Amino acid sequence: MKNSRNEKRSQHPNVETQASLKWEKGYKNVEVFSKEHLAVSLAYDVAQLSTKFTKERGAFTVALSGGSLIKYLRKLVDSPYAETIDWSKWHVFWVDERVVPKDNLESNYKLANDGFLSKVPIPPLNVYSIDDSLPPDGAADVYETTLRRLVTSNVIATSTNGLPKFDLMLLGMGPDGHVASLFLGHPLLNEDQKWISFLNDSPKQPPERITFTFPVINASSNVAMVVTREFTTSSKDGRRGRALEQNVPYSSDLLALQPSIQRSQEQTPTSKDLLALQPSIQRLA
Ligand SMILES: O=C1O[C@H](COP(=O)(O)O)[C@@H](O)[C@H](O)[C@H]1O
Repeated sequence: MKNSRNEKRSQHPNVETQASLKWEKGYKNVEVFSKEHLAVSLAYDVAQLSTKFTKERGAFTVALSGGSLIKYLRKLVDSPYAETIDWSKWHVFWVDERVVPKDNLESNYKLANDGFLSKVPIPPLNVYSIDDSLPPDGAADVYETTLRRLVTSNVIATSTNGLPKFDLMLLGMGPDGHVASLFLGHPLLNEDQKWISFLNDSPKQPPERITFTFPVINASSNVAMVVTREFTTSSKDGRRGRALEQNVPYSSDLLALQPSIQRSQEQTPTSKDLLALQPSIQRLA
């Protein structure tokens, strides 16, 4: 699947083969792109998965991050994808959300809505934003209840161990290595019971958030980590600074990590794999 996908990609006029260099060197899960090619390639992969799951399941469940990811979805709202994707089958979730009103500039919903969702015809009922009238613990509980309902009705698939199995998760990575709202050194990294948890002490503002837990992230069919930044040691935040010291910083143009977009069921990554991604970026730099 990996090879045929690359062949198809290389036929795309805008996609260079720069990425395959790293694959040949053995970094199977990491592809490196220029900024333009990242958006092109991401749109291609997402559209492929949308077609596959829509055909197989009659639905395509996508969990979005906030942050810089959203601008790299920009090619999806253009031709040909705007017309060819069956948007009516999309169901959109958030891997993490800041507990702020939906019209607040810090809201991941607002970011995605302004930059992506408002430009494609996804049915509003298929967009599962948090209840922003609730405090973090209540918002997390209600979101988990929603997921359980959608698993029962088979809108979201189920993994063999009963976890929700999203068709695609699009993850970013913050400068301190956090994914979703799972921060290095935070006790939530060990949460293995809840599907959705909350925190009131996010090292990154705003402090109140809800987040998918690692078991749910790791249960998904496909995970694309879209990492587009430099990581630095300069931080006034003690915890973040310590985490960064342990993960020696690197500098790189732009990286797209796709740890499992081509993986098979047998190669399901674990939480450790996800956390191990940051050092693997360093090796590439
Ligand atoms: O706070 C958050 O940050 C991360 C990373 O964002 P980025 O701007 O550094 O790419 C994001 O993935 C997460 O969803 C968001 O809540």
